[in-house]
Amino acid sequence: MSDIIDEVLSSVKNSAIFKNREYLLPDYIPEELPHRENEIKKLASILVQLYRGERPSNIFIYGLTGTGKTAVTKYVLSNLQRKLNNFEYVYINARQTDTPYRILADIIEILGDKVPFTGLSTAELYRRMVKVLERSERVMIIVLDEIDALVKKHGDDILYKLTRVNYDVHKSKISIVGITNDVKFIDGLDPRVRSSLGEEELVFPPYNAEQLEDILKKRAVLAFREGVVSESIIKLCAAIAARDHGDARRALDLLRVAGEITERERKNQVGEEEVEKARVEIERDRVYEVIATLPFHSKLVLLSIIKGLTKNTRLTTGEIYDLYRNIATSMGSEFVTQRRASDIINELDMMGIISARVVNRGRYGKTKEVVLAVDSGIVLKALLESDERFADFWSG
Ligand SMILES: Nc1ncnc2c1ncn2[C@@H]1O[C@H](COP(=O)(O)OP(=O)(O)OP(=O)(O)O)[C@@H](O)[C@H]1O
Repeated sequence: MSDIIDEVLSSVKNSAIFKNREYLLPDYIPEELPHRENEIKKLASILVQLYRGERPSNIFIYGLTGTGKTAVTKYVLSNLQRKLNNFEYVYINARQTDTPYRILADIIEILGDKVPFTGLSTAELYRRMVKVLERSERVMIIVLDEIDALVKKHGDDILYKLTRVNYDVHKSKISIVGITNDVKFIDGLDPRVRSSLGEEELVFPPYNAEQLEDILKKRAVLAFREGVVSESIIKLCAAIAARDHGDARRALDLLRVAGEITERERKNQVGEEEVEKARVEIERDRVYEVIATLPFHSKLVLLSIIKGLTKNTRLTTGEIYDLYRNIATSMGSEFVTQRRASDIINELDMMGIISARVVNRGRYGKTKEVVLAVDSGIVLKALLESDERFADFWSG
C-alpha cells in the first residue's frame, strides 16, 4: 500500500508540470495586477488621506466575481501600510465571518484586545470597540468583503452602527471599505447607510480575453515548468473565461486544474484536451455546490423535475407542481404554493440549472416547459448527498 502512496507523492514532489502551484491558488496576492492600474490609482488616491492622519471617505466597491476587487483592495492597503505605517486595517470576509458579534470581535482583536468567543452582547462589544479605538489614536480601515452576505442574514444595523462610530470616538477614526458583486445590493440599504457607505464608489469592469491572457501569462511563468504551457493554451483558457463574463479567478482555476489533470495523467505538456477536461470538472463542481446549498423546497422542486424527466422528455410547470406535492407529502413535509413553486422554477432557470421555455397551448393558455440544462447525474448526486431525506426517498 505504502508503495502506491510513495508513487503518488513522488509525482507531486518531482512534478514535471508545476514549479510552484501556489501561484495559481485563489489566495495568492500577486505582486503585480495588470489591467487594474486605474482601479489601484483611484483607490489609493482616496486612501492616501491617511498620510495626513485623516479619515479617508468610506468606499463602496462593486463588480462581478473575479474582477480583482479583493486583490486590488489588499494590494493597495498592504502597500500603503508599508509606506505610511500610521494606520491599522482589518480585512473581514463577511460570508465567513458572518455575525455582527464576530465582526466587532475581529476589529477589537486587531487592535490588541481579547474577546471571548461568545457570551457578550453586541452592545457591550460595541462599547469595547469604541474604547480600544479611542486608545489606539489611529485611523482604522475596516474592509467588509462580500458585505451583501452579512446584510442578507442580519440586516444593515451593524453597518449603521459602524458608519456612526466616528460620532462616538474622538481620538481615532474609522473608514469602511464595502465590497460586493451584487450590483443591486446598495439600493436595498437604509438610505442613511447608503449615503454614508457610498461616499465614494468604485466599479470594477470585467476583463476581456486579451487582459485575461496577460494575467495568465504572468502567473504561468511563476507556476509552471518551462515548456509545459504554450501560448495557445493560455489563449484558450483566457477565451473560455472571457466568455463567462471575464472572471480572472475562473481563468486561473482553469489553468491550474488543467495542469493538475496533466500531472495526474503523467503527461508533460498541457493540451487542449486537458483544458476541456478541466472546464467540465470545474463546471461540475460549480453545479454541485450551487445545488447542495439550495434551500430545501428548491431542492425538492429539482428532485421532482429529475423524477419527472425519467418518464418524459420535458415537463410543464403544472406537472412539476403535482410531482412536487406528492413527493413532499410522501416525505411528511409541508409544501409551498403553486405560485412559490413557479418562482422557484424561475430561480433555477436563472441559475442555469434548468431551462424553461414558454409554450402557447392554444385554448389551454400558456405554460412553461422545463428541461434540465446540466448533467442529471451531478444534480442527483448533489441532492442525495446534501440531504439524507432525499437519499431515503430515492432509495425507498
Ligand atoms: N489584474 C489581475 N492580475 C493578476 N491576478 C488577478 C487580477 N485580478 C484578479 N486576479 C486574481 O483572480 C482571482 C480573483 O480575484 P479577486 O478575488 O480579487 O476577485 P473579486 O473581484 O474580489 O471576486 P469575488 O467577488 O468573487 O470575491 C485572485 O486569485 C486574484 O489574485
